[in-house]
Amino acid sequence: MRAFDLIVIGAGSGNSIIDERFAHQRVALLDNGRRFGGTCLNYGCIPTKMFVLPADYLTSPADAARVGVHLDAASADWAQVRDRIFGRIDPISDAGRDWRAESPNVTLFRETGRFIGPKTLRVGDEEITADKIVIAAGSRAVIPPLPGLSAAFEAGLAHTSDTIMRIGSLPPRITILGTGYIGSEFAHVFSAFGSSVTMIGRSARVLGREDEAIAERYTSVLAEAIDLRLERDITDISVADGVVTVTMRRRDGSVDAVESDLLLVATGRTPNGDTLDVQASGVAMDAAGFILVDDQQRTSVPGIWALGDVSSPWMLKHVANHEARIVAHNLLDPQHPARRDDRPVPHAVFGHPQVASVGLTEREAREGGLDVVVAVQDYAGTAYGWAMEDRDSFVKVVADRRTGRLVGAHVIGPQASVLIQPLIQAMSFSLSVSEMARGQFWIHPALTEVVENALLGLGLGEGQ
Ligand SMILES: Cc1cc2nc3c(=O)[nH]c(=O)nc-3n(C[C@H](O)[C@H](O)[C@H](O)COP(=O)(O)OP(=O)(O)OC[C@H]3O[C@@H](n4cnc5c(N)ncnc54)[C@H](O)[C@@H]3O)c2cc1C
Ligand SMILES: NC(=O)c1ccc[n+]([C@@H]2O[C@H](COP(=O)([O-])OP(=O)(O)OC[C@H]3O[C@@H](n4cnc5c(N)ncnc54)[C@H](O)[C@@H]3O)[C@@H](O)[C@H]2O)c1
Repeated sequence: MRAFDLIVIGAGSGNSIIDERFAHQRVALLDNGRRFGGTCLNYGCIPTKMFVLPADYLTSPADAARVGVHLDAASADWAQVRDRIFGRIDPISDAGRDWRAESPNVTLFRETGRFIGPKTLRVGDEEITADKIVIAAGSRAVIPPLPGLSAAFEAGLAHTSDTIMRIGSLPPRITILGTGYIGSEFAHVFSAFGSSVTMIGRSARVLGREDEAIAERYTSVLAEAIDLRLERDITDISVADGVVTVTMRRRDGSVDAVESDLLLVATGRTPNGDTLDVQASGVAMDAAGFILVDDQQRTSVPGIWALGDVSSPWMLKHVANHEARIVAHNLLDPQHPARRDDRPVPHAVFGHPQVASVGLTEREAREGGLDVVVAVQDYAGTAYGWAMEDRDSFVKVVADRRTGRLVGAHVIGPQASVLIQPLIQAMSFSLSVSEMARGQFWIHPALTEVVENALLGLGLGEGQ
């Protein structure tokens, strides 16, 4: 049995904990990922957005045509773009691994750790122990038990987000299962690069957890770009001669099918606590498999903390990073613990168009019993929106009439992930709508005027 001061399981956000403040501690860092550095760097946020940017360029001729500019039909070579992306990311991952392996106080285990007792893990042939343990083991793609899906994986014709970005060539036809974040971002990437994309979903709208107005608009815009098959249950997946056929049933009982060259399974992610035999440590999990933590990121076992996707249903990198900072502080200074606060958690979906959101949807606010006031401002109603000849984009703000403060904000359209930031700031620092709208200059005629006008549209007191 090897003893350490600290064991960190997972080298995604967990890796960032071990900085110079831990130089005097003997640390074991466990990571079983094929590539070092976790999901965001290798399989998630970063490479996906590096594919989204070329996809945005590829769709720009259509935007330019609306304002009378005729760009040549855009094209991109999948293999070249892929190699550039991973030619940049893989060396960062390798350098991070090598640096860790050489850190004098850190022992790096590139293997799976499993609990065999309260503070003891088996890693390969070794048993290791420490008084302090951090579980930062992330999440994995869910593969639903659909008939024929495993055979499609075995034939190399089905992928998850872990492998789809490294495929050898662009599939002429791709079918995406799932209408959430991952499905939406890859629908944009593959259709922009030139694949014929079919997306299959059970519900009536794509991005169904967004505010209804946003999900509805996103669905109608996406339906112009791809073959969207909603309100379908998949009944069978079959493979023959390199072609994968998905058969599905509509709500009225009728059946349809689609053939393609590749399947992308984007049907959600599940936390990895179960694969760690977390039960042997006594750490409690909820019914969905998330490790339960308090606002100091402490699990039910003293001395064991958890952070990121393994314990947070948000499953977002900015949340995991925030939690990692809290855990690092609490490991070093438990007498003065840092706590997670209740700041609103934003997210953005980098599809086409972009979507960004923070706080409550209109429905959630009304169902929560708030006296709600809502404003919707089309980009097309502002000077920059005229310049863009925009048709589809808008900002929707939801405020509590009693407090005069925002409770939610939702944006669909170009730069949504950027435009939302002042609204996140207003909510995080409890700025009132009127202070926010009239307490600062908004640059004219910048696109941010769409945010200003949305706030003014709430009619909660304008000032000068
Ligand atoms: C395709 C995709 C796109 C995404 N895009 C965004 C985005 O744009 N913005 C955003 O905010 N979020 C995005 N996310 C989510 C984001 O990637 C995650 O929220 C974040 O990476 C979680 O970090 P983590 O540290 O909790 O887990 P991870 O980074 O997954 O790290 C966990 C590590 O633990 C290792 N591990 C697991 N079990 C064991 C074990 N038993 N022993 C040893 N090691 C183990 C794993 O191999 C992994 O390396 C995306 C996710 C995906 C899949
Ligand atoms: N831009 C971002 O921040 C970003 C991007 C990608 C991923 N992520 C993170 O990764 C997580 C996972 O993304 P995701 O898109 O896989 O999940 P998701 O939860 O957003 O969407 C899953 C989709 O799969 C469908 N689905 C689930 N089970 C199914 C089944 N058996 N058959 C058919 N459809 C089924 C759901 O109805 C839903 O449409 C996200 O929740 C998010 O936290 C974030």
